[in-house]
Amino acid sequence: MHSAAIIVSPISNFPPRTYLFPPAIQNSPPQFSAATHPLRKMAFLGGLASKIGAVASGGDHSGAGSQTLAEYMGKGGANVGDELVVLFTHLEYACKRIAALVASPFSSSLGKISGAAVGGAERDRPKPLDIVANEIVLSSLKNSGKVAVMASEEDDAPVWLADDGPFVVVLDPLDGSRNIDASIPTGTIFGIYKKLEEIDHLPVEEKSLLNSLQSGTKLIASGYVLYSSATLLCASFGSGTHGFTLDHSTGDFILTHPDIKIPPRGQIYSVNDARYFDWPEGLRRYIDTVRQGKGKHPKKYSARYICSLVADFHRTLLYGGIAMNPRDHLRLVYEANPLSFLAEQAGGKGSDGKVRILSLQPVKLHQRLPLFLGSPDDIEELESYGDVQQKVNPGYDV
Ligand SMILES: O=P(O)(O)OC[C@H]1O[C@](O)(COP(=O)(O)O)[C@@H](O)[C@@H]1O
Repeated sequence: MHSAAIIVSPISNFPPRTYLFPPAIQNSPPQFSAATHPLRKMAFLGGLASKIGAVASGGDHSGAGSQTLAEYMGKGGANVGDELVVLFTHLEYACKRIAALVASPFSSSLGKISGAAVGGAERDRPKPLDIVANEIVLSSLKNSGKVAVMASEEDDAPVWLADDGPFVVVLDPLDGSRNIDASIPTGTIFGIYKKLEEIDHLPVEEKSLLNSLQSGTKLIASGYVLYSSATLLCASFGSGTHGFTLDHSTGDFILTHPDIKIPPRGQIYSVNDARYFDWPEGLRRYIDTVRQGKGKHPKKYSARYICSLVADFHRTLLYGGIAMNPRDHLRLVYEANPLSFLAEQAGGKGSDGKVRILSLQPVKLHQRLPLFLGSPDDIEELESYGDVQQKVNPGYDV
């Protein structure tokens, strides 16, 4: 959390113009023939990549590999309404800028906390990269004219943007940025609500807060953008969860993973298990059991943990199993609700270890909680162990 007004010095190193495409390709020299022109090659590869993605995702692929996100949202597709299309166009643009930023030579230095040694709560302090990402999204959402309030993990309080904006956006602009030095994937997470018209008469501070504290059951859309070997935007508008891969040759997000269905059961658990000795007995027993293949699924589970929520969640959505953080660390409003909405829309579950995440009424903007996301059978089995929430949360150095 920080005040959005603090812009620290390394940002001045950030180039004023963010290139979406490599400069060499933007100004491609004339000696290339039509057949060997880099743009043509990239377009071909982009199309190929979309098709490969579509094949890899399994399931019904009608439209996969050719439909853009804008087309999907439009009248010939999900028909989500013009106002939401405008909002999304601006959000997409912001995420493309963040994608370019995290892939740039500046990301490593912007990813470092300046000043004192890192440790404990210090570890969670925002880095310049988080702050720039936050500013990028804020400016895009403001320009959209469609957002009344934006509540960001990086800000102490929600920001009121436009009286006539029909939507409320909650988000974590850049999750996992502590990994950026090692070029490990990062992500943006967002949730969208309708503005509560009935409280329009309240003072700005009050209505900003109440609009942002809506229950997850009121989400009209949510999504994440994964910045990895591919930049992938996964979204749900309340009718399934769909993945769109950024085609760098055109700048479009292309539908590559239509109607993602999480496997009912996986064989992977994802958790920071260096915390094993801080876990309650139930969670230890659960992990010990599935590791040995002695749970309801008679196979030994494997572990995968990137320590980057969007990446760990994305893998879980595709392969099944559980992605978890059993301590009070992740935020209900910005992370748990939007990702639980996506999990449920894909046939999965989001739980705090006891109850459905979406059933929780947020009481504080930056409320933290244990989070378990994944395959329905795995989540149910985990919950049956009862005691899975890590209550000891000493603050960790790394
Ligand atoms: O230290 P832990 O408990 O493994 O937490 C790691 C998690 O924290 C995060 O880095 C998010 O932390 P922040 O919200 O403080 O950035 C996730 O990406 C990751 O899943």
